[in-house]
Amino acid sequence: MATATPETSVSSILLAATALSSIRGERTLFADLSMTVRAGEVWQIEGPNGAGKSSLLRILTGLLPAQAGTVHFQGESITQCRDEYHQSLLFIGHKSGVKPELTAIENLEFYAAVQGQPLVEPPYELLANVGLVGLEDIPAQGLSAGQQRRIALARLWLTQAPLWILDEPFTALDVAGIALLEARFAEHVGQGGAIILTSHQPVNAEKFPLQRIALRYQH
Ligand SMILES: Nc1ncnc2c1ncn2[C@@H]1O[C@H](COP(=O)(O)OP(=O)(O)OP(=O)(O)O)[C@@H](O)[C@H]1O
Repeated sequence: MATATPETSVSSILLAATALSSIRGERTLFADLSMTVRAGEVWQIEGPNGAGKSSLLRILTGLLPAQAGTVHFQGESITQCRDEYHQSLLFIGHKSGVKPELTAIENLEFYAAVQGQPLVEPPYELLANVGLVGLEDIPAQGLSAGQQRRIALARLWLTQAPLWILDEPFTALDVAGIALLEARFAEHVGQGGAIILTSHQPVNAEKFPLQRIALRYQH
């Protein structure tokens, strides 16, 4: 139903989804959906509430099976290279994944431990990247929704993964937070990474190439 492939890019293909279909309950969310994501690109999945954006992201991560179609990472089926794929992927879902009882610093240490990588940058500097100076040692449950989102997004400064899949990363962020994130996106794709995201807000495409796929709500 939605197919979009850039015609002229010669960059390497990171992710290729082919003829994906998803049915949840009685409803077909999408059918015959294909997309080819190359290094240096940002893809925005658009559509109204319930159209299937999060479902599509979860299929692309391998967390949700599709009814039909395939997803390949660097030429290999993600079902065949699951571990390698997940090491090359940063997925931040709709819920921020922030542990409420841990401080911002402890949350970062937790992320680093889960990724199996020590914190290379001092955690206070990482949190300064996301504007959390002075809030580093407060349990996350004492912070605002936007501040908690910033803790989750600090992972974008921690990770070495080339492919980022981000569900509504701009949610709860203020204008400065959005600008910060867009600058980080530009840096990542400028270094050969790629990003697939959902957003109900328009994404500022001045700093990076932006591809769009629109899902329609199907009854
Ligand atoms: N865990 C689930 N089990 C069964 N059906 C689900 C589940 N999650 C979502 N769905 C169904 O899939 C549809 C699409 O949900 P999805 O979260 O992918 O939409 P979305 O486009 O991301 O919506 P939003 O903009 O509100 O985040 C929903 O309307 C719902 O019917």
